[in-house]
Amino acid sequence: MLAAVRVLTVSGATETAHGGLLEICLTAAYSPQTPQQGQEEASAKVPKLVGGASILARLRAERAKSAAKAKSTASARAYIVYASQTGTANEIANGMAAEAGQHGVKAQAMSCNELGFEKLAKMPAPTVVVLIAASTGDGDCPDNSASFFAHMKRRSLESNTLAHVRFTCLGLGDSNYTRFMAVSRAFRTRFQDLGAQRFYDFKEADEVDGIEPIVEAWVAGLWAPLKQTLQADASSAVQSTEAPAPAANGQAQKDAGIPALIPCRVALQWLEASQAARVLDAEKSYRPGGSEIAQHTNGANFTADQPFWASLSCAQRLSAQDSDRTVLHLELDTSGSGMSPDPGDSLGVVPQNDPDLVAALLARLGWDGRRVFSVAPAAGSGSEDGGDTKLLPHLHWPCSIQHALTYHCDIASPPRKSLLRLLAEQASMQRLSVKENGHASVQLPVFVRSGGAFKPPSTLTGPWIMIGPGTGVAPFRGFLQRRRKLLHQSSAGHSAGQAWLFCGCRRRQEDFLYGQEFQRFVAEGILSRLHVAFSRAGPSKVYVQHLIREQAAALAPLLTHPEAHIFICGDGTHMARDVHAALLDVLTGQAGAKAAGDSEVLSAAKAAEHLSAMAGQGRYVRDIWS
Ligand SMILES: Cc1cc2nc3c(=O)[nH]c(=O)nc-3n(C[C@H](O)[C@H](O)[C@H](O)COP(=O)(O)O)c2cc1C
Repeated sequence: MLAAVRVLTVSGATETAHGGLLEICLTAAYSPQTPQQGQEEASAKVPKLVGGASILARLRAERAKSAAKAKSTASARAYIVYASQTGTANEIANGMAAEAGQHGVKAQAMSCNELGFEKLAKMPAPTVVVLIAASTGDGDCPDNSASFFAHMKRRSLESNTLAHVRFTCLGLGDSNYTRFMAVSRAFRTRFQDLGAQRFYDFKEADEVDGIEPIVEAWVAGLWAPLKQTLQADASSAVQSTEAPAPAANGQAQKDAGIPALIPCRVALQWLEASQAARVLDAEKSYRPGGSEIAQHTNGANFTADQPFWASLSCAQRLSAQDSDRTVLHLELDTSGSGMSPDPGDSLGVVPQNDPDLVAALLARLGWDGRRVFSVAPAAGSGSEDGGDTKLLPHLHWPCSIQHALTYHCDIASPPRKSLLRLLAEQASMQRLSVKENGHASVQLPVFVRSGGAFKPPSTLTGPWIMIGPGTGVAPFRGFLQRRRKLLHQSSAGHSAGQAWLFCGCRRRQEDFLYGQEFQRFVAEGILSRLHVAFSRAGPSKVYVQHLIREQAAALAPLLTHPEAHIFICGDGTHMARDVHAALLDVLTGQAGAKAAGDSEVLSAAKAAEHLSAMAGQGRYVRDIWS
């Protein structure tokens, strides 16, 4: 199964002052990749099974054996349910579902939306759920679980709605984000509030520490309590007389490192000609024309599933022609959409795959892209009683293969382990050939994502400290446009707090994004200070955190101002952490010259407390990505 197409978000929506034109700054973040040549599979005629092929054959035989055995044993199953935006939680869940059989457990992986909250609420006791939940945006729930999440949070639910549920939860997150683990924690709390009981320890895996060892240890410890919990349902228990799990025998040890195969849970059903023709017809109008767009008058209606098709009215390269970096400034015409994003909101762009890439994939697989399919539970998958579960909802089936591959599948990312495993199983005689290409479109399907607390303060009294190296600077154009407006409206410019911008690029001539515009803000008095770290202009690297430390004396009193706001936008892998450390150094007097005058120097503990209190009050906000 191919994953859902990733949704890109780009920062930098401006005040949209100019009649439905939305400006965004876009880095070349979505570039289909060509697999390493060595990854392409060798072709036909394999006379004797050797190496990997023999291992696969053995695994297949074992799978057939355990499938036969499973028929005669238990039927209770665990739901391994994921909330995943970029595929990590999904991949972990798939891997677990694939491995479950080896531990004598029947399990099915699906997204929260596929499971459905209402369906879960009606399941018999005990229903066993293993939840793997990532956070996205600013502590937001991933798209594939948003409707489940919204249902779960309804206040009208009785406190015993999930009393029949036994569950555990693995949270995925990144402690660089202000709302660390917001989604998994919300799931945990709400499940328990609704009566669900924990059967195994909760765990949180932080990207900053590296999630793999934590996830692996948690999964390894899960099987015994999971099996025990499933057995608690005497009527459909897994037999305790079952043979030892293959994982425990010598053969399995030899195969260690080969991921288990994800059980097939869906079957495609081909539509007959007249029904297929209707679907193909409908797909022609997938991009709505003017009349359909006019029906939407409220920008909030547009989502990743139903985006607004905005036309591109301007595309301009911001980085120098000879730079190996491509940074584009795009302006989109959103007239008629009713969208009115605020500075700090981001724009979701639903990418579509390059038609040539889709055609190449279809040709390689020998598929007719015009064949139309719907999706049903696979026989023996245990989902036949799926009820109102909508399998693979991201495909919007019934649809043609061509449509699914163009709009709803990610066919350009490097394949994940589970997909390679599936390909090894199913397509060992096929050669996948893809070609590297950027995709070009006239129109872009877009929708607005709220920036949450990442938005300009509504007042001017406190200082605004904005830190945005690289393309992280983009939203601060919007912030400063808003500030200009506030200053004009308030006519109290003289009492406004200061506004500082720290940004960074390689060299002035190469990638000083919106440099002239920011200098104009300074000239107009809208921006009090502009500090630019040119990382490659001198003999040693200079980054924003260095400039923050350099400016410690003047910055410290601003940071401790009771109405100060600090905004950070950009790289979450290193920058956000390094900037945080620099801010602590400023507050503790460890950086640069001692703070002037009456500015208080804080102890390390007080400085950390100060920043965390600011974060809690929405005055230290980060919009970062890794
Ligand atoms: C755009 C973006 C926003 C994120 N927001 C948060 C967040 O608010 N809180 C958090 O703890 N982690 C956040 N993360 C980290 C992810 O939860 C983490 O990388 C997780 O492993 C992703 O899992 P997934 O691939 O299943 O979506 C964010 C990651 C990205 C890329």
